[in-house]
Amino acid sequence: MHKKIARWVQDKKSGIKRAVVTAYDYPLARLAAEAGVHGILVGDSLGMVVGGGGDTLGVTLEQMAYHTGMVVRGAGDCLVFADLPFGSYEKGPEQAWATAVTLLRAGADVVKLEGGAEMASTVAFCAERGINICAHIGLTPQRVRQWGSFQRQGTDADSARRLQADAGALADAGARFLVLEAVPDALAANITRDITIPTIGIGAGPDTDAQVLVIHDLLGLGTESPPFARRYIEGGRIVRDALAEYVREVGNSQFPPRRKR
Ligand SMILES: Nc1nc(=O)c2c([nH]1)NC[C@@H]1CN(c3ccc(C(=O)N[C@@H](CCC(=O)O)C(=O)O)cc3)CN21
Ligand SMILES: CC(C)C(=O)C(=O)O
Ligand SMILES: [Mg+2]
Repeated sequence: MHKKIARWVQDKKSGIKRAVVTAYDYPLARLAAEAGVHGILVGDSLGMVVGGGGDTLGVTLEQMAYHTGMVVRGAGDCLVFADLPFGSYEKGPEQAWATAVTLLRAGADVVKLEGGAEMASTVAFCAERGINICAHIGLTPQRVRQWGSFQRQGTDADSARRLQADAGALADAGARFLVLEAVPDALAANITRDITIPTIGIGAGPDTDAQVLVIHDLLGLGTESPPFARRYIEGGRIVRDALAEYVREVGNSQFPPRRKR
């Protein structure tokens, strides 16, 4: 096993929490690595927080590969996860494998795909052929057209049981990690206890092995953030104030300074 992944498993056993952020380019990946973040996810949330789209469905494999390359160059010792985008893997194991290869060639350590037990054969196919897979269940944004909006999952007993079974099937198939998105805290805690692979939660409470946040939410750069996100700085205000000051200084000739020669 990859030394970095073995460390994640060891930390799960010891109860040491790990922090993941999304990033989509070199400068923010570098800052995350310098700050001691453990993992960076090149998420298909790219299409929303960078691209301004209303969902993630428009993101292409070429875009994911391009941004994965940028992130990898800044990621230092972070484990780099990259999302398989909508439409690039769902047909079956061979399509998923070819897509995963593209992102591994771009430098990703792990590729992430959305879906439950129905993806287990795809996970097994890729895992048996040398690809580290992170599965992703709960609120899987690539299925938003079936739901009509981003809705929490696993909130009734039936769907909670289904998610618990999905988690087991994906772990048994050889997934190395499991993202749990927007599910009840208790469900995420139960799944985290039941499986040996590290869980990475977002909107899933404090009891997953790791947390992931979209970096634009964390930095206060997002326009719309989910209810569970925490803004650690008001980045939008800081950036807007700086830009407004620049406009002012150009307007009154304070910038640039006059040079002698
Ligand atoms: N900026 C950003 N941050 C994210 O974390 C993120 C995205 N974008 N885009 C893709 C998905 C969508 N995400 C979401 C969005 C909303 C909820 C949510 O909990 N919504 C409310 C209202 C939705 C409803 O009507 O059910 C909820 O209480 O369920 C959860 C995750 C997480 N992801
Ligand atoms: C929110 C995380 C889990 C994600 O899939 C993304 O950023 O695309
Ligand atoms: Mg995603």
